[in-house]
Amino acid sequence: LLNLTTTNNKVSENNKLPPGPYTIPIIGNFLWLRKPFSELELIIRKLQAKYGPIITIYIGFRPAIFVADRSLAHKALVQNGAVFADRPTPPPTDAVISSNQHNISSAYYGPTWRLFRRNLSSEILHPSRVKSYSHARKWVWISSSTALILSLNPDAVLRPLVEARRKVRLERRSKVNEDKNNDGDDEFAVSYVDTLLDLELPEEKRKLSEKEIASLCSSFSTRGLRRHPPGHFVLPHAVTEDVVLDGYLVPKNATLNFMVAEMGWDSRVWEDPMEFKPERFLSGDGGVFDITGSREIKMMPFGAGRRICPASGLAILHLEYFVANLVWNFEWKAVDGDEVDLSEKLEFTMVMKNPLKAHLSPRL
Ligand code: HEM
Repeated sequence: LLNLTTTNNKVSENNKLPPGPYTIPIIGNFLWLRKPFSELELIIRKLQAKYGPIITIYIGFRPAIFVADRSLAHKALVQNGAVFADRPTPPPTDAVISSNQHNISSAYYGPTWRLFRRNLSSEILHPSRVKSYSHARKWVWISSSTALILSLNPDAVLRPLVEARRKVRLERRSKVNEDKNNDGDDEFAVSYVDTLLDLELPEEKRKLSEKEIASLCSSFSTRGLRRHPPGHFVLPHAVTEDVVLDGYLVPKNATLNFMVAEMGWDSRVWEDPMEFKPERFLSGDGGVFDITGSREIKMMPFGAGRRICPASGLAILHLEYFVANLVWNFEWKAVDGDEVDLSEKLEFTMVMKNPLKAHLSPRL
């Protein structure tokens, strides 16, 4: 056994699983399996208030250990990364979803995982590749902003654009001496989406360059990921061998998870952790906040250590790109008497429980 918390490498027989409610595993199974995941999080929080930042409950037939403490997470995932980088064997019913553990996210920590990971990081998510997807980002932005405009006031906003488009097409037609009798009525059938996509607007009016957004919006998206991480847990981890963490036994057959949201809401790190203060992410030396937690975990929306999300760079770029474009292209005004409610609910990821209502007007 490895002892990760004391200088003594020998683990005594006294090392027990982290504390938790007394459960007979079989009964425990039935109770937990009936809980939705969001409810499970509340229960774990209550248990951690009672037992401390590392607890055990039984989900299925295995002990499930949950860690809410940032330094324990750093000790495990970063300082002892190789031991804590394994994944548990999924239940047989999940074999299809996990491709029998032949995919990057569920593969055991070993050569197969390493191959997948190297391939994804160097071939698909390499910064040079990410740059080359710029046309796709542009396309998605234009289509989604069009959808937004359509949901606003299609006639007032788009009728003039349709007219303008019609004029352009008619001019082109007359230039190439096409059928002069066609007065262009069919042009009104052109969809609004086509119209906006086709309009030859000056580039700078449509979007910000990728370079500009980096300096403009990074603090907004980092703040969002800290206060509202899309996932409140990482994917389940396992250890490659029995180890001791914080004096407690973490056995090889346990699943281990980390309370992502809790880590980012720690008032010992963040003053007024639930407040909106984007300036706190602009680090003193003018650099960017280290979201990977390699030196110290202050938040971990992408996890930390060897299994950290390999797409964190791409994800942040996209977040910043869309936030910046939304602000650049639309004027946002609060709806009178409607408070913005930041409560969350769990769908595939965390989403707003009560969707944002705002008055938008295109800046075009
Ligand atoms: C804001 C967006 C995203 C967030 C917050 C996020 C977060 C996470 C988290 C928390 C993990 C689990 C880390 C762990 O188990 O310790 C993870 C793993 C992973 N993510 Fe993401 N992710 C995002 C976007 C993406 C995207 C866009 C991709 C694909 C292009 C991606 C691919 C993966 C993969 C393949 C893994 C498994 C890595 C492994 O097991 O080695 N993620 N992500």
